[in-house]
Amino acid sequence: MEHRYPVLAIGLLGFLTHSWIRIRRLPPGPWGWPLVGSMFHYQDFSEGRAHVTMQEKYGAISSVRIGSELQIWLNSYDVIREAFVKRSSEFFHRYVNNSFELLGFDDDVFLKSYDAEWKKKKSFLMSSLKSCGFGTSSLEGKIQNGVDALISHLIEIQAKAGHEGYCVRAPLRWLAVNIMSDIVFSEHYGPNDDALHVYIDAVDDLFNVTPYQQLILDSFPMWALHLFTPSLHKDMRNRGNKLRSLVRTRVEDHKEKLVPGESRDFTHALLKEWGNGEEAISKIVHNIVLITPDSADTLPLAIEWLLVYTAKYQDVQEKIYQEIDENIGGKQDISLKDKALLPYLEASILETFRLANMFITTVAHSVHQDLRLEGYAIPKGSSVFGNLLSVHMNPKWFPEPEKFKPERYLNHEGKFVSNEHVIPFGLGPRACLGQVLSKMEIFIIAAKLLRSLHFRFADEDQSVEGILIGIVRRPPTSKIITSKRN
Ligand code: HEM
Repeated sequence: MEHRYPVLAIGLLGFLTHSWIRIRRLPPGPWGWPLVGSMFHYQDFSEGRAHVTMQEKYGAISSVRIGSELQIWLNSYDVIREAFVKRSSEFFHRYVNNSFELLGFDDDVFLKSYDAEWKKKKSFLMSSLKSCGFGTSSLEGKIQNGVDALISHLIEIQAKAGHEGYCVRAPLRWLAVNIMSDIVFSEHYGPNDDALHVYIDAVDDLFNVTPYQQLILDSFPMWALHLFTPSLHKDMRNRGNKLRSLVRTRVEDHKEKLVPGESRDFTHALLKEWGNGEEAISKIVHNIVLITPDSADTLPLAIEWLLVYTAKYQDVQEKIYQEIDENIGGKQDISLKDKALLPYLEASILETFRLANMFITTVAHSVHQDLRLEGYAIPKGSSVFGNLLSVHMNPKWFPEPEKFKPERYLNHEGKFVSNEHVIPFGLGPRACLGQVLSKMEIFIIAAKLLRSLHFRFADEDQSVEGILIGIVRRPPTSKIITSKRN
C-alpha cells in the first residue's frame, strides 16, 4: 500500500515531464490564449498578413493554435518538400475541418485519408477524366473554339460598356465553366443563360463566408456549432446541398439518356463503372462536385490575374504581343506545342502564379501519428499547411518579391528557365489534381486573348499590388477596356 504513492508520484512526474517536453518542442509560434489560442488575431491569418511574416519571425516551421485546432505551418520550400514529397506517406492525410464537413466535402478523394482504396479511386478518376480530354491534347480544339467565342463576346461587351469599361471576371468564368462542362456533361452554356448564373452562384456560395463566420467555424468543435450556432450550421449544409442538387439533376438527366456501350463524357464513364443505383448516383455527384469549385473559380481567377497584371504593366503586355506576332503570327490556333516559341508569355504566366497567390496555403494536410520534423514535434491530429505565400515572397528566391517581373525566368538567351520555388499547386502526391489542365488552359487562353485584344484599365491609377483578400486571393474587380488588335 505504502509503495503506491511513490509509484503514482513517479508516474505523474513522468507524465508532466513528457507533456512539458512535448509542449516545449512544438514549433514556435505566436502566443495564444488558453482555449481560444490566437483567435483574436484571426483576421491576420485569414487575410494572409501573418503568412508573409511567419518565416521571418519563427523560421521554417511554426505553429499556431486557432480555437481547438493546432496548425503547423511549413514556411520554407525545403521543409514543404521534405514533408509533402520525401515523407509524403506520413503527411499525406487530409485534415477535415468543420467547413469541409458541413459542406459535405468529407467523403471523397479530396478529403478522404490515404489508403489503398483512396489510391485506386484517385487513379480511376484521373484516367476517366483523361479519357474525356482532361489535360490532354484532345481538349485543345475545344479550348480554342471556346476562346474564339469569348473574344467575340468581349468585343460585344466592350461596345456596350464604352469608356466605362467592364469586369472580365464573368466572361472568363463562362469560358472555364464551359470547358469543364464539356468534359463532364458534354454540355455548354450561353454567356447569359440563367442556368450558368445559378451554377456560378452555387459555387460562390461555398466560399462566401465572412471572416467572422469562418472564425467560428474554425474555432469550435462540431457539437458546439450545432448547439450554439444552429443557423450557421444549417446555412453551411444548405450551401453544399445547393450545388449537389444542381449537379444531381444533370446526372439524373444523363442516366435517362445513357446509351449502353457509349461513353461520351466523365458522367457517362462514372455511370458505366459504378452503375446508376441511388448510392452510385450520390457517389458520382460527389466526385463531380469535387472538381467544380476550382475549375469554375480558381482557374479563371488565374487568367484574370494575368490580364490584370498585363493591363497594369503595358510594357509586359506589349512584349507578349510582339512575341506572339513574330513567332506565331495570325495562325488561327495556338496549342501547347507553341510553348517553346513563347518564352516571355510562359514567364509571365509563372510570375502570375507566384505573385497572385490564388491559394496562400495548401489545403490542410494532417498526420495520423506523433511525428518529428526538423527536430520539432508534430502531434497526431494537427493540421499541416504548406505556406505558399511565404515561399513565393521569399527574397532569397525572388529578389524584389513584390514586383511583377517575368524576366526572372529568362536566361541570357531569352529562353524560359523555370524556378522550382514557384509552387502554386502544392507539391507531392497530394498536389493539385487539376494542375496539368490548368496550365494548358491558361497558356492557350492567354495566348489567344493577348494576340487578339489589347487590355488596359479604365482607371489608369488602378493598383494591383499588395492585395490580400482571404485565403483565395482575388484581383480587384476593376474595370478594363479592351480594343481589337489589327
Ligand atoms: C490555377 C488553378 C489552380 C490552383 C492554383 C490550384 C491549387 C491547388 C492547391 C494549392 C491544392 C492543395 C495541394 C495540397 O494540399 O498540397 C489543390 C488541390 C486540389 N485541386 Fe487545385 N488548383 C487549381 C485548379 C484546379 C482545377 C481546375 C481542379 C479540377 C479540375 C482542381 C482540383 C483540385 C483537387 C481535387 C485538389 C485536391 C487533391 C488531393 O487532395 O489529392 N484544382 N489545388
